[in-house]
Amino acid sequence: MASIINGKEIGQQIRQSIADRVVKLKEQGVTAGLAVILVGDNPASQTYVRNKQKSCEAIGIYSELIKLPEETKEEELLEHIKTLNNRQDIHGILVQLPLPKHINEDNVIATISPDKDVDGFSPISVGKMMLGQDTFLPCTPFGVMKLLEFSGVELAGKHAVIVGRSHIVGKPMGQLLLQKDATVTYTHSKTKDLPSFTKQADILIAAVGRANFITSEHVKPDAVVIDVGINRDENNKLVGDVDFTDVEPIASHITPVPGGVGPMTITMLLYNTVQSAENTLQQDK
Ligand SMILES: Nc1nc(=O)c2c([nH]1)NC[C@@H]1CN(c3ccc(C(=O)N[C@@H](CCC(=O)O)C(=O)O)cc3)C=[N+]21
Repeated sequence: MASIINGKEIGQQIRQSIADRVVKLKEQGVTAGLAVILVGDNPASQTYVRNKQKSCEAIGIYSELIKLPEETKEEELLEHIKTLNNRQDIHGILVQLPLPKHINEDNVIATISPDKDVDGFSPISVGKMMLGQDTFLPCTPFGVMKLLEFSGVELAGKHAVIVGRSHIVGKPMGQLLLQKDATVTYTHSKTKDLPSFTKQADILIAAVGRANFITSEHVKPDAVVIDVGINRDENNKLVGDVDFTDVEPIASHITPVPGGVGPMTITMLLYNTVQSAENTLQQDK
């Protein structure tokens, strides 16, 4: 029987301390502000964006939604970002991904000022993260690190195996674990005999994007299993990359979906936004 890592509860605790920082900022005349740009009307994106706005409101962060039509030209999107880069009342800028196919995501992300890149996706942010410098960390891997910390999971000398190598989850996840002295193995869709690797994991990070892909056959007894997946099953139910019912009995710790990593992603977005607002006060000194 695994201990269930409750991301909703841990996220709530962290949000409480973020809310305290929002109050302190207000006392100094600063209202932390986040701008979210949504291009097109992908229903999943609309749900995420609504959740982000509600979460901002709940802790006193100003949030502004910029909704642009699907056919928006890349240049026009870049102009919106440049305007936001220059606005004093906006401390964080998030461009909801994925973008329509005619827009180059790399150009868009590179246009966001690194000072406001609360997603931690820009080349500057990624480079600083790789070098262990102070920067905004990408919200999902950052949230996973907080879950591990709050759950008392030790990382030094442990073998962390990551399944998936996306720019926004897998790759940075490995870096952050490495910085905490874990031994890190990356696996991906071209990996041969995946279970031979995942079976060695003390900490297994599933970020593949395939429903119930990781089963007990992939998992060493007493491993810590972190499920970053968000998929819909055949009944349109939200499920992770891990077959929870199968894996839970043999794991030492496991995150559920929903209620695991997802709420932490939004929590760390709020965290980064407040950090960005605090940074502006430092610069004024
Ligand atoms: N620029 C950008 N930054 C992102 O951070 C970003 C993005 N684009 N595009 C889409 C993905 C997805 N994402 C999620 C955040 C929270 C939940 C979340 O809170 N999930 C809840 C369940 C929500 C539900 O029930 O639908 C949970 O797991 O408990 C899920 C998914 C952020 N993303």
